[in-house]
Amino acid sequence: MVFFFATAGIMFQDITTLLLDPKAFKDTIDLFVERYKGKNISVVAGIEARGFIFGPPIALAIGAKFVPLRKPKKLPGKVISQEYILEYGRDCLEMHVGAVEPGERALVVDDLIATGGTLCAAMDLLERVGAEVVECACVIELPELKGRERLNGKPLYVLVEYVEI
Ligand SMILES: O=P(O)(O)OC[C@H]1O[C@H](OP(=O)(O)OP(=O)(O)O)[C@H](O)[C@@H]1O
Ligand SMILES: Nc1ncnc2[nH]cnc12
Repeated sequence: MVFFFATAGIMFQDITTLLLDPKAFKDTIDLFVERYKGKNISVVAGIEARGFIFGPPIALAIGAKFVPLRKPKKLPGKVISQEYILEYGRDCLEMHVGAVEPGERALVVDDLIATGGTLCAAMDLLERVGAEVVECACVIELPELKGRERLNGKPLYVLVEYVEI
């Protein structure tokens, strides 16, 4: 399911091979939908770029809106921003002001958690506007990078834990 290639000394875990197999892709989405349907989640926040692959089908299936958390200067409207550090540098996520209302229950979706910096930034954006983050969901976790420990106790659900052997 996972294909690897190196970029600047990092073994990159790539999910595009999963997308080539419609049954595996559908099974992946269905596992998330089973877990989150009926949980009163009104927002699925997907992280650019690969959270945009998994987030929208989950949102549609559970009857939630989809809110894209984008890299800087991509969203056309007024945004709030959150910078973060990841395995190979710094980055920033932005969210449209008004896309999420105070009190909404949100699920954060991405393809992978490594150091956890990206998910922390996503949760910060949602919590800054008064949303409750119910859980973070990823296809892959790299447990050796201990990202889960950075999530301040927020639940994280993953389908695959990848450990290098
Ligand atoms: O847990 P972390 O250490 O924060 O890393 C995880 C993030 O890294 C990857 O995206 P990347 O930042 O490479 O950006 P891209 O989706 O634009 O390729 C991945 O898709 C996650 O979003
Ligand atoms: N090793 C890795 N593979 C894929 N995405 C990542 N983001 C941070 N580290 C990564």
